[in-house]
Amino acid sequence: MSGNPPVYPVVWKEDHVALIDQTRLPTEYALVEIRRYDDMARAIQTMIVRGAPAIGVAAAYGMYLGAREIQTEERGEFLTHLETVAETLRQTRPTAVNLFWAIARMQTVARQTLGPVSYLKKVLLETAQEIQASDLKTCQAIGDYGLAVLPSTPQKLRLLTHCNAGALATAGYGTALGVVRSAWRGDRLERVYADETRPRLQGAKLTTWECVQEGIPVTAIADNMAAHCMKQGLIDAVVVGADRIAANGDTANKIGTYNLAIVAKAHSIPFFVAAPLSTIDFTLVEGSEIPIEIRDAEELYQIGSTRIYPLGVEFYNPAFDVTPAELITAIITEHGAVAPSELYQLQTQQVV
Ligand SMILES: CSC[C@@H](O)[C@@H](O)C(=O)COP(=O)(O)O
Repeated sequence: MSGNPPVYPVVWKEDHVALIDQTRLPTEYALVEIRRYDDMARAIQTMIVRGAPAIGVAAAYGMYLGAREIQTEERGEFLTHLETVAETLRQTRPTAVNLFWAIARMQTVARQTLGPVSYLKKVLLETAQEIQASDLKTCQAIGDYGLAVLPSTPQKLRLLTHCNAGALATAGYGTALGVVRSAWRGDRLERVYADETRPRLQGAKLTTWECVQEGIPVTAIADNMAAHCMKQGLIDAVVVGADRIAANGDTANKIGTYNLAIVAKAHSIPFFVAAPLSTIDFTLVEGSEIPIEIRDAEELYQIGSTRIYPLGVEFYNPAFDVTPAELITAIITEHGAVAPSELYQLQTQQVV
């Protein structure tokens, strides 16, 4: 294992939030200071911070920063202004439900806490910190449950992952990459294969960076190489994260996840989704109800500052797709791994 310190994408620093700028990795490791809620909203929208649980943590701090900016001692007026903050943060990214979950939790705490506005603000900061601390523990539990459910042979596994569901995408440790980490630390990992993940290349830029930080052997492949690698017998299991899971287990995750699930099924390779309960949206019956973010075409036609397409082409850039539950072997949560059809049993465990 390498001696690099753990990666925390969101850090509270006395009076501001420090974010690792994920748009600049791996070429540059830079921190961005966030002091105002509208800057936090921009950081989420522009993907300085990204990944469903990390977005939730960032939004929770965004709510506190917004609360801190409200200049009134009158409780009703404070709550009205806080709703404006919440709405601004809600408008940033539509698919990852952790964003809405964290904002709702902060609003509930604000509404239910008695006392002066100054005290409400203090409790909101503590709640954001609690959401963050609990996500870290959650990811470690997901990693451990994931390790227990991975195929028992071969002893050293080759795991394929998509996008970045690592420490950078959570409070730390990661969900899918948390399972990879636990397998590595438990001596059950030969290597991880990282899909590049077009168009934003989170696999290429972020997953490989995290693996190199920890000394985890990593092989990068372009997205269209997964079926070939499976056919060659190079992959023992697929582990991915999630942005929103419907009650029936249909799972929205980074665009390309659905392709991967289909090719895994075609090769009889187990396909695991690793996610905290905060990523499950029990209000949605099935995946067709999950809103899919459509992002700027520039992400597709430009690499860095270079346009790779001729002028005159039209683009379609959905950021997520939905993998049907029947293609998923198990969903690994902090309360254990369950078949998608058993997901409903975890409903009572969810903190709302
Ligand atoms: C633990 S993160 C799970 C998902 O959020 C992750 O797989 C993913 O799709 C991230 O998408 P992104 O668009 O980079 O925010």
